[in-house]
Amino acid sequence: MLVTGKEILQDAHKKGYAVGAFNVNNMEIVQAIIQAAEETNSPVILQASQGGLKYAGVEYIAAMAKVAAEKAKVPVAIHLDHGTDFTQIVKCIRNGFTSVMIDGSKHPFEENIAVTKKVVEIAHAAGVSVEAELGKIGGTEDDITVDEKDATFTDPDEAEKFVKETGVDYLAIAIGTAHGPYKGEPKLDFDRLKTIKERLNMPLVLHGSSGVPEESIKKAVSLGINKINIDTDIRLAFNGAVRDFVKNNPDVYDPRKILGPAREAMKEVIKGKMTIFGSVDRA
Ligand SMILES: O=C(COP(=O)(O)O)N(O)CCCCO
Ligand code: NA
Ligand SMILES: [Zn+2]
Repeated sequence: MLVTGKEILQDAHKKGYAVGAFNVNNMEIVQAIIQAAEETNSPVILQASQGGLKYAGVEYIAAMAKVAAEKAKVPVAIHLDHGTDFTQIVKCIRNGFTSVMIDGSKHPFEENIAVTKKVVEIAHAAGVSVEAELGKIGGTEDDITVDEKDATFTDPDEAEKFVKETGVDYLAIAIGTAHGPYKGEPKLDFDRLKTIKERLNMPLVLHGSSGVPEESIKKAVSLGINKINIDTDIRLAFNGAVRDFVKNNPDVYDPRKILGPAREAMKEVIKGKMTIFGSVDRA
């Protein structure tokens, strides 16, 4: 059933588990996520980045996600990932998204507060939950790039002020993850996470979670991460399955035969994530 992000993440925060937020760009990815959620009885967040909305069209993404959520036997929220453009955010709200991220992390602190407050006002008036970001998550993915040297960890004092002044429902924090694949092994600042959780006592979001070792993810969940963003690992599963199929079946040209195995492969990866996050049987 279609719910707000807050309904899903408040439960996760209270009970100490995390829910996967998986990026969608086409029908097969939406179906893989919902099948994984239903087979493991997990709540789940379908999310689209501005790049994904540009590729498919917000109406298509919203239509697929809404029908998926309404039919699903588990709670599903529909979330705009890394919203930076106010018009885009309002368009998603009008199209039935139940959660939006305003990513003001590239602005100075006070400006991030101002833009975030504006989105919270509009979204909450429409019954939509809001995620914001404080600190800069590194890495490159689609139109989001933050150089290593510019990546800044979230400051707990600033986080406390930010949340009090903006009223956001959940906060994306930077503690050492990065978008896209990692070159080495990411070292997460768990002490910082622990402090922020104690100070804020609200749902927290981890971006750039593909490629983070399982033990680190589990530790981050135990310390208070409740929404975990995954995109690259889904892309890798899709990519591997399609290339395998095409290589082994050079004469097959039916898109259903080429994309079907990719849907299956993505579903299995997503089920594995849900087990690590602790969202299994939480629906
Ligand atoms: O935090 C993430 C996912 O990071 P990762 O791909 O490392 O799992 N995202 O927000 C997805 C970014 C999509 C770019 O438009
Ligand atoms: Na990553
Ligand atoms: Zn992200």
